Amino acid sequence: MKIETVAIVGLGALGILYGHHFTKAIGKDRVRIIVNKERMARYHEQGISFNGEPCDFQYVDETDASLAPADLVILAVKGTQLDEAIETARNQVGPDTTILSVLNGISSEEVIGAAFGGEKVVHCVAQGMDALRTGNDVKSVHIGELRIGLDAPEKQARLDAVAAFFEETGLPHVVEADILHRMWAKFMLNVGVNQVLMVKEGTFRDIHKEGPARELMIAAMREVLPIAQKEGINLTEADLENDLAIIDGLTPLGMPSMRQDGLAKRPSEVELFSGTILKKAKKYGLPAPTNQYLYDQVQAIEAIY
Ligand SMILES: NC(=O)C1=CN([C@@H]2O[C@H](COP(=O)(O)OP(=O)(O)OC[C@H]3O[C@@H](n4cnc5c(N)ncnc54)[C@H](OP(=O)(O)O)[C@@H]3O)[C@@H](O)[C@H]2O)C=CC1
Ligand SMILES: CC(C)(CO)C(=O)C(=O)O
Repeated sequence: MKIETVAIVGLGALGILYGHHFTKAIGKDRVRIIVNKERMARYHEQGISFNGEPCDFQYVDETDASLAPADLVILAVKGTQLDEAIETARNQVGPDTTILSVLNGISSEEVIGAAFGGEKVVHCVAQGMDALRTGNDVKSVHIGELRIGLDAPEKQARLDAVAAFFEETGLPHVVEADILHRMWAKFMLNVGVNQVLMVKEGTFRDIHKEGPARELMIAAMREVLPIAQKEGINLTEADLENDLAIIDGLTPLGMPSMRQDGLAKRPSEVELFSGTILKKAKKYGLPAPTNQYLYDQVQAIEAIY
């Protein structure tokens, strides 16, 4: 199950970061960027760069069925683009292909599993990076790390193969003993940071200092805890404190992906965050007024794009 070829769908902040990293590590023949014809033409014409360095990518047309499936597919699109990205990936996925999703939130693995088979999906969380995308250039000082792990023991060989590929390519990663707990902890962080900074139109500095924005963020995060417990995930105040320590380490003038969407007037991932919280809160009869407020605020912002 050795991973020789990787295919990436989604050439944004994270896709460029990983595509560039892998291409430099193992050469472009083993790294495919899967695109439609319009994107291929646009990327060739405009060029893509990482920290100002031009990227030399191998683009593969999504309709090209002549290549053998990739050993590893990485989905790196926004939540709003996942259904389309699954179709883009289709020719790259065979029975032995392993799939990773670097999407935020707790739902993309299930959606991908429904499309391709849950046995192919190794759970993954992207964290610690400070990728800032402006057009086709991504600036990043910290590459962060991919946290990977198993939701079912029978996928061990796939997990081992992904970890070995990351070793080969020098990509920082951690194999988690409890990946679902890790995903919920990151989800809680995004529910607070991403939504509040989109609504408050700020940078990480604005949630570092004590005040209404930080309080709003913590209130939104705290609403995740009882929902996680209902879902069988033992997320506690200690996890919230741990998230706050991570948040306090984020580069003050950086901003989350959702705020970058707001600035670029792109549809945000609000459904992955408060959208998910509100559905689950309703299911369990739990209150979530702060997430309702943030959801409404984001809807109002997006209504006037
Ligand atoms: N940015 C960050 O620092 C972090 C982001 N994340 C999460 O990672 C995920 C990706 O985020 P990010 O990289 O910021 O997203 P971006 O919006 O920067 O990039 C998404 C890219 O996917 C491309 N795309 C969309 N649909 C397709 C398709 N069908 N085929 C090929 N390409 C496609 C888009 O292309 P085009 O522009 O041409 O439409 C766009 O360039 C999100 O869920 C985000 O929350 C997680 C941790 C950190
Ligand atoms: C952790 C954080 C807030 C920054 O990397 C993120 O996940 C995002 O921007 O979506």
